[in-house]
Amino acid sequence: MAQAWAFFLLALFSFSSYVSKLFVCSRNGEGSFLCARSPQVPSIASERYRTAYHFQPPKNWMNDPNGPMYYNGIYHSFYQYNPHGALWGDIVWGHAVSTDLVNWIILEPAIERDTPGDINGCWTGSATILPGGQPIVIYTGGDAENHQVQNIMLPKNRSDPYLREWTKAGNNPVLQLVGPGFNSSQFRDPTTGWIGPDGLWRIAIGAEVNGYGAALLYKSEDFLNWTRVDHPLYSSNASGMWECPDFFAVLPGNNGGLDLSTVIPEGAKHVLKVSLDQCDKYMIGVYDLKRDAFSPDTVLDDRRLWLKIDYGNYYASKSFFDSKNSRRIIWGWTNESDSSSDDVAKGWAGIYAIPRAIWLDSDAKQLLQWPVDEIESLRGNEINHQGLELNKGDLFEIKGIDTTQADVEIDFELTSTDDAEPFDPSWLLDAEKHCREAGASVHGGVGPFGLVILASDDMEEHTVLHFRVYKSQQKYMILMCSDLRRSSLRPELYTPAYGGFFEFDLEKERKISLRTLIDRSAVESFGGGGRLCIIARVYPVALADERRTHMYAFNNGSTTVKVPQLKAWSMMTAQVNVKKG
Ligand SMILES: OC[C@H]1O[C@@](CO)(OC[C@@]2(OC[C@@]3(O[C@H]4O[C@H](CO)[C@@H](O)[C@H](O)[C@H]4O)O[C@H](CO)[C@@H](O)[C@@H]3O)O[C@H](CO)[C@@H](O)[C@@H]2O)[C@@H](O)[C@@H]1O
Repeated sequence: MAQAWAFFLLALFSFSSYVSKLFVCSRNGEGSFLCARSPQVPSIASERYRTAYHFQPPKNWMNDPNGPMYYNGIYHSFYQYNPHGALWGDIVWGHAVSTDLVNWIILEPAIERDTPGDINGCWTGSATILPGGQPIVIYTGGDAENHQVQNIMLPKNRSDPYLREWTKAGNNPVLQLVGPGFNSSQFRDPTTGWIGPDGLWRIAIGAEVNGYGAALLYKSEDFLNWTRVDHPLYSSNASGMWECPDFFAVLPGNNGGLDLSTVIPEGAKHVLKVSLDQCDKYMIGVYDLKRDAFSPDTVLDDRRLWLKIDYGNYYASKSFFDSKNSRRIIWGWTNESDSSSDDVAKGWAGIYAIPRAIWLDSDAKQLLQWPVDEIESLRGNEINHQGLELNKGDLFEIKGIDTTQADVEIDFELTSTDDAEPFDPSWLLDAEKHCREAGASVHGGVGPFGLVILASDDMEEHTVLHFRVYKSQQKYMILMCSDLRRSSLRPELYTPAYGGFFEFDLEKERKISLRTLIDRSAVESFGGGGRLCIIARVYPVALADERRTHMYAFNNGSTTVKVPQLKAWSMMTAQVNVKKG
């Protein structure tokens, strides 16, 4: 049963972030801190930080996912890749293929920087499958004058199952940006194409127009010759440059995906996702076919209120329609949270989040996401607990699995919401601040409760995923945090307390679920059945030292929380990250 280790835990939790990570601290009997300089930490260049089932190339730098597609029985993942080192630069399109989205074969890069239109870099782009099954890719090139232009590439041999070789179109670059108000160094990342009722192809391209973010709209008959439409698909004066736009259709409450180029059913909504402010934000709205423009259902002038695909370290995501399983899958990039010199020492940087199925909730208010089912093929020795009860201050150790490579699913059931504190809408402007102020050591009415992971024997290092429940007029608002502030004793890491809020109908569903995929230096969590996702990077010294790490379920709120079901699995290593050369 749950053990009341609360005093021990809380003394460690209550270290505030001002205490340098170079110091190890403990509390004496009177409650004062005693700190001493921490012992030397081992080099970050440890194989133990390489992920076991989150995709990463064998070595070097990787950023945005590019042109994901399912073609002739094979999933293709292209990625922004530096073949020469672990920092951004010399970007080409890395290429990997898979039949299950879990195990990957790394191929030679699909495109290299060898034409005037991409000599400075083969940057982000998207794949479209034309009628008749012709795959075609449009991507941004950095040209010799440092303008951003758009280029086309096609597979050399469609009967090669892996589409290993690609050829560039003779009329590249197919698009350049000139004109008043435009900035040719802020014009990139074309979307997948879609056909309108007039039979013409459309794409959107990220841009900054007169200093504001825009998704410019282009039309073409043949996907090779493009004309700019005189208005953007959408633009907003709430932000600057939009990178990596993604545009797709979704049906409320239906987790089957839609192909944007087929007839979109009545009642469908459209989603415009853009990358800015180090995160991926989206709007749900309507794509008006007559005006050929997107209108968000709600226009929010303050971009801090825009919904995020993920509230952690996640950027440049791109989705595609998976015709094999009729679902939409989204891929996103997760950067390292260490320093550039750490990346050089490691010889690698960048991973992808687990590909996620993505769909719209039934009231069309927000997207839901869930790791693709295929990832469950890596689950090994299952442990299962039922009927746990966590009172205030309780910690329950989850044993019997590999705590550094695991998949954990917990349902938290509230025994009462009487003590839920009132919600203040201004918190929505900065949920991370709220996570810092209302950390796991701060008692609440309902919560914090959640999971402590990657905890060293003495708790000097630990990462906390937790919820808090607030009452807001007719509904409840749940705060979900992924608090990395004590995740490592290593210096010079970025260790924020990530967080976000989501609405929850606690009268209908009394359980709040938490699923967490732990993969050495990656921690990817899904709260409330995929309403809120947070991926983060952590580098505990204990992991590099090959010491044991612990995992606990806990509650630090006055309301007792039941855990009707807790399941966890060790995760096997996918065939993806074999280091070569
Ligand atoms: O790879 C190009 C594609 O990547 C995107 C979005 O990720 O644009 C990135 C961009 O800048 C690259 C650059 O710095 C910044 O981006 C890095 C990766 O996204 C971050 O890790 C870094 O912190 C940012 O500063 O990387 C260099 C070193 O950090 C720096 O010189 C670059 O500015 O690439 C574009 C070309 O340089 C630039 O306009 C973007 O900001 C996507 O939009 C591109 O297609």
